[in-house]
Amino acid sequence: MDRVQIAKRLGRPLVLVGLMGAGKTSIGRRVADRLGWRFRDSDHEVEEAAGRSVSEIFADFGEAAFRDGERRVIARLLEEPGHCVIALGGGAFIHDETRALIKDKALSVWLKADIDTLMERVSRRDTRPLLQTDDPRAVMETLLAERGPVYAEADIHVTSPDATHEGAVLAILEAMAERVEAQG
Ligand SMILES: Nc1ncnc2c1ncn2[C@@H]1O[C@H](COP(=O)(O)OP(=O)(O)OP(=O)(O)O)[C@@H](O)[C@H]1O
Ligand SMILES: O=C(O)C1=C[C@@H](O)[C@@H](O)[C@H](O)C1
Ligand SMILES: [Mg+2]
Repeated sequence: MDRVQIAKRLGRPLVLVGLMGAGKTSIGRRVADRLGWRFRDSDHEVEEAAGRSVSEIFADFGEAAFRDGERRVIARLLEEPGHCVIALGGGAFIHDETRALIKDKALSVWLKADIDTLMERVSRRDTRPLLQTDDPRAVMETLLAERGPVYAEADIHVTSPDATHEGAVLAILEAMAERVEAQG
């Protein structure tokens, strides 16, 4: 049986965590395609529920309101029946309740990349309200220092290389297959 067929027997949702630009959305979608699983993105689901973009939610209601919506949306996504890959917003795994829920119900993957790579990726779009400052790099460095130890609680750590999404996709599928084999 090939590695994808084995990975599909995981029996839990796969949840991607990590900083802005790590590739949670783009790699998560590709992993879901490969598995034939549903893909959900928590930022997108919060936007759908609010009828506003993430930037508008931050501007109109503040970050705390966004975090509250994010927590509720992720709890709902984890309850959806059927196989699923869920890409989280960059801050979602930092919430204690959300992280506890993910540890209980899902397999979590920390997508890692170095700061230069992240900055190059996030500079392509201005849709991330936390980075609308004079020094977005300093913000990212602070977030990495603060959040790194928490992201490290994820079950699997995968480096998301600069050149291609494919390396990260294959690394995730392989780690899933190894989990299934370890479960016996
Ligand atoms: N491994 C990779 N190789 C090349 N490009 C990548 C890789 N990972 C992500 N990218 C690109 O970087 C940009 C940001 O990626 P993406 O939106 O998936 O990140 P994210 O982790 O979902 O960020 P956010 O937390 O802000 O939602 C996209 O243009 C994506 O195509
Ligand atoms: O890292 C963060 O805190 C964020 C990341 C994005 O995915 C969005 O969820 C929002 O811009 C906040
Ligand atoms: Mg995303």
